[in-house]
Amino acid sequence: MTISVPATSANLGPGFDSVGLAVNLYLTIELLEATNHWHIEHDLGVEVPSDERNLLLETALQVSPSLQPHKIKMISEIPLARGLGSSSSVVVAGIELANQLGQLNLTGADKIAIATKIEGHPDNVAPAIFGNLVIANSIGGKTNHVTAPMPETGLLAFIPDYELKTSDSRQVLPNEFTYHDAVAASAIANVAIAALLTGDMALAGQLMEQDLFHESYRGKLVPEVAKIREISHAKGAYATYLSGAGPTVMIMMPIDKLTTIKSELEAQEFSGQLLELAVDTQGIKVVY
Ligand SMILES: Nc1ncnc2c1ncn2[C@@H]1O[C@H](COP(=O)(O)OP(=O)(O)OP(=O)(O)O)[C@@H](O)[C@H]1O
Ligand SMILES: N[C@@H](CCO)C(=O)O
Repeated sequence: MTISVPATSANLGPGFDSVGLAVNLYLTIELLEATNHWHIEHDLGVEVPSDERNLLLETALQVSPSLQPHKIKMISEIPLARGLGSSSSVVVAGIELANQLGQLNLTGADKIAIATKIEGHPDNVAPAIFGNLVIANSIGGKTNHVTAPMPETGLLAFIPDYELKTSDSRQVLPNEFTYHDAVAASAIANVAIAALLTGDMALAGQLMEQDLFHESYRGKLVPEVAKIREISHAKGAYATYLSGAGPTVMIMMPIDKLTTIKSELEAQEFSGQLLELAVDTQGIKVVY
C-alpha cells in the first residue's frame, strides 16, 4: 500500500491560518513488511528520525496506539521548512496510515479535526487532505471547511536555499491587533476569498497583496520578496505572496505570462529554486 499527500501553500496573503492550496509535490510512504520495530527508510537527512520519533509515526500512534509495527519507505518531494506544508503532509500521512492499518474508517471531517489539533491551524492540513483550494477555521475544537476549485492561474514557487521554521516565523508576529486593524484586515481577506470563489484572479491578486495579518512582519525574514514582487508585477503577475510561514514566495499569473516571468526571475540568480507548479485536485491518495 502507498499513501501520497500533496504539498500545500497556506495563507494566500490575508487568509492567514485559514486558507490553503494543494500543489503537485508529494510525500509518499510505502508500507513494507510487518516487523518487530517500526523503521522508516528515507533520505531526508540525519535530523529526520527513522523510528517512532518521526512525526509520521508519532501521529499514527497517537491516533491508534496499538498498530502493528512495519517497515516503511518514505520519499518526499516537499522541501522541509520552506513554507510548502512539509510537516502537514507528514501529519496527514500519519493519520491515513493509522486509518488504513487500524481500519478506523475515518471520515474527511475526522481527519481534518485530528490534523488541525496536531498542527494548530487547518490551512495546510485541509488542502493536504482534500486537494484544491480550502478555506477552513477551527474554534473551540470544532473545524469547518469549504473546498473550492482554484481559478485558472499559472503558479511559480521561488524556494530559497535556506530554511525558515514555522515556529520561528510566528515569533515575529504581533500578539494583539486593535479592533480597527482587525476589522480592516479581515475585510481584505473577505474580499480576497470572494474574488477567488468567483474566479476573479485580478481582484483576488490585488487583495492577496494587501494582507495586514502577517506578511509585513515577516518580510525581513525573506528579503527576496520585494524584488520578486516588483519583477513579477512588471510582467503582468496577478499576485505574489509568502507561502505559509515562508521562505517560499508564490507567484500567480495568467498562464501566458508564466514563461516570461520565469525567465525574468531566473535572470536574477537568487539562491534557490524556481519551480513551476500545478494545483493538486485530489488530496490524500491511497493505492493498494
Ligand atoms: N518527511 C518528514 N518526516 C518527519 N518530519 C518531517 C518531515 N517533513 C517535515 N518534517 C518536520 O517538519 C518540520 C518543518 O515544519 P515547519 O512547520 O517548520 O515547516 P513546513 O511545514 O515545511 O512549512 P509551512 O508550515 O510554513 O508550510 C521539519 O523540520 C521536520 O521536523
Ligand atoms: N498559517 C501558518 C502556515 C504555516 O504553518 C503560518 O503562516 O504561520
